[in-house]
Parts: sequence; C-alpha cells; structure tokens
Amino acid sequence: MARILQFPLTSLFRSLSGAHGRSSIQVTKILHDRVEVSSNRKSLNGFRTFCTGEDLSIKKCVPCNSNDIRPMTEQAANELIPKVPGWNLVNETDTLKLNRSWKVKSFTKGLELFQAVADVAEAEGHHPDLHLVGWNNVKIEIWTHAVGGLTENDFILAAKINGLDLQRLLRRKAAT
Ligand SMILES: C[C@H](O)[C@H](O)[C@H]1CNC2=NC(N)=NC(=O)C2=N1
Repeated sequence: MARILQFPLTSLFRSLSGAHGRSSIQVTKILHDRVEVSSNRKSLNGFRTFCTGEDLSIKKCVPCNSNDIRPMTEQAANELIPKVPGWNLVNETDTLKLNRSWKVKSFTKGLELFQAVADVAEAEGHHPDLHLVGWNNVKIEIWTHAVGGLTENDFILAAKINGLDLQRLLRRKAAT
C-alpha cells in the first residue's frame, strides 16, 4: 500500500539516488518546497527516518519500556535542540531534560494549556512534567523517566507541543 510522505524538496534528490533509488518512488505532488511521494516499499524505515528526519512533529513516540533504549548524549541532544525552538536543554544532577516556560493569562488558562498538552501526551504515550506556579507561570519539563535522561521521544513530544495553538492562553508580551 503506497504511503504518502512529505519532506523538504532540497533533501529529496540527495536521497533518491542513494539507497532508496531502488524503490519505485513516484513524485505525486510538489507543494511549495515540499514534495509528496508515494512509495510501495514495505519497510519504509530508512525512508521514514530520512523523510521525517527534518520534522520531529510528524514522528511517533515509541514505548519507553524496550530495554535497548539508552539516554542520548549531551552532544546528540545539542544537535536536536534546534529542531524544537523555544525549548531549553538543561542538565539537572546529571539528568538531561528539556524545559519551556510560558506566562498564561489566568490560572484556568494554565489548566487549559495543561489539558491541550495532556491530549498530545496521551496520544503519544509519553508524558511531560507539568508545573503551574504563582498562578500564571507554566513550566513544562520533558525527559524519559524509564532511562533517566533524554530520548528522541522527548524531542518528538516537544515538537508536537510546539505545534499546538496556545496563543489565546498566553499573556501578551509586555511592549519593550
Ligand atoms: C510503557 C510506556 O511507554 C511507559 O509507561 C511510558 C509512559 N510515559 C512516559 N513518559 C516519560 N516522560 N517517560 C517515560 O519513561 C514514560 N514511560
């Protein structure tokens, strides 16, 4: 069954001549700078990884309980952090974590933000630590508890949270 995959045009041709050249890949649509292709490859693993390497928000978290998951190195985390703008990479007593803070309009808007994030977390089976302090200060921390550090799941969750439309819940930035 052909699957539609999207990825930046620039990286398409670099790969088609590579390992994926063997697949019968058909360019079905060129959207602005992104190309949709369909491929009849059964295992799209290489292709999937290649296609979604650019955009974490369309990847899926994997169950954290598989034994072969190890926390990523600080170097690997530093390479991924640019893909999740707004998120900070922190090292808390040798545990790498992601965190991001927002000022919300009200305590209840903070809870609405938590609910929106919770819906994503439940869909992914991967969960953040939620903090709401001083009534309107929200901080979200993400790390993989099962391994005591960061895995790609954490970056996928952060990217999906970045994809939420939270503007209506946030206090306007004070004019500088
Ligand atoms: C089996 C399932 O993957 C685990 O229970 C999940 C649930 N959500 C999780 N969320 C986070 N952040 N870390 C985990 O280790 C974790 N484990």
